[in-house]
Amino acid sequence: MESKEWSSGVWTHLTAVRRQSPLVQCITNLVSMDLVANTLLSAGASPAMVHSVAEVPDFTPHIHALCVNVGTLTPDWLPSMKAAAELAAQLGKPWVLDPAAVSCSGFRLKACLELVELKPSVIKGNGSEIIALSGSASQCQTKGADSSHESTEAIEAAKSLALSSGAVVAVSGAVDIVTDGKRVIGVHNGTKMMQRITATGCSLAGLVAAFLAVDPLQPLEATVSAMSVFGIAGELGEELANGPASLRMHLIDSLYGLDETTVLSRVKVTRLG
Ligand SMILES: Nc1ncnc2c1ncn2[C@@H]1O[C@H](COP(=O)(O)OP(=O)(O)OP(=O)(O)O)[C@@H](O)[C@H]1O
Ligand SMILES: Cc1ncsc1CCO
Ligand SMILES: [Mg+2]
Repeated sequence: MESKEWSSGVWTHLTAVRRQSPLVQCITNLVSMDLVANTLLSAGASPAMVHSVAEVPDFTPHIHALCVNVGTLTPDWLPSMKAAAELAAQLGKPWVLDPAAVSCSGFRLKACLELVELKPSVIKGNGSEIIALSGSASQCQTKGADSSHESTEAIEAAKSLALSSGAVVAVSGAVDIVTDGKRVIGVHNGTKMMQRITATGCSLAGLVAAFLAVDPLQPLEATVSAMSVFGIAGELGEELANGPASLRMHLIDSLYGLDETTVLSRVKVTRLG
């Protein structure tokens, strides 16, 4: 299946998000809250940054998907993440784990491994994060939020993490990789300057949650669609931008304005394995 076959699925997913406006609970890092929420709103979804453990029992049963991102993790946030993830999984609601900067401490790695046990539908990280989380730690040099690996270097780690966790694993980068452990799909949309805006990866994880909400039984296809849509918005945004700050604005505008012709002509998806 090549780009042409994927592109109608991408458009179908985006229109479903716009029509259904899924409620996405985001327990995300402090850096990313604004961009994650604005990305979801411009795609047509409804974000809610509800992160207190006291609110999980009342709120999480009403959501359509959850996104958990450990980018600014502290010990007092972990119980909310676990409680929301556990309840979402129990209620059959899709949830996404973004193991942001997972290798910066033993505390964070242990927390992420415990979250993986709670059955995320999708794990989305950059190359270094997926390599670290999969246990291929000897290959991993990064300590921060940015990747020191190409996404393609993480393909084997992503496949092994997908097989051991049961999640679809997505690796963002120049080529976004999506795998269920058997199929490996490459999404070739996006632009290098997106790396120069903090929290684009976190926003992508939030967008994946929204797309899962409208197609929970096809997590690989929904993830590919979200990654392609976000990449296309970045490409269109860059045509109007002078640098990262204006790209941030134009990316949001472009995501909001995406039309069928543009999506169908711009989706670049290939099977890599
Ligand atoms: N070299 C590149 N070429 C094209 N697109 C890219 C490139 N690098 C990253 N992207 C795109 O930028 C977005 C963010 O990916 P990235 O891997 O930088 O996330 P991240 O490291 O998790 O970011 P953050 O932690 O700041 O949220 C994705 O949509 C990805 O496709
Ligand atoms: C810069 C940064 N530090 C922790 S999380 C985050 C946002 C990108 O992941
Ligand atoms: Mg990230």
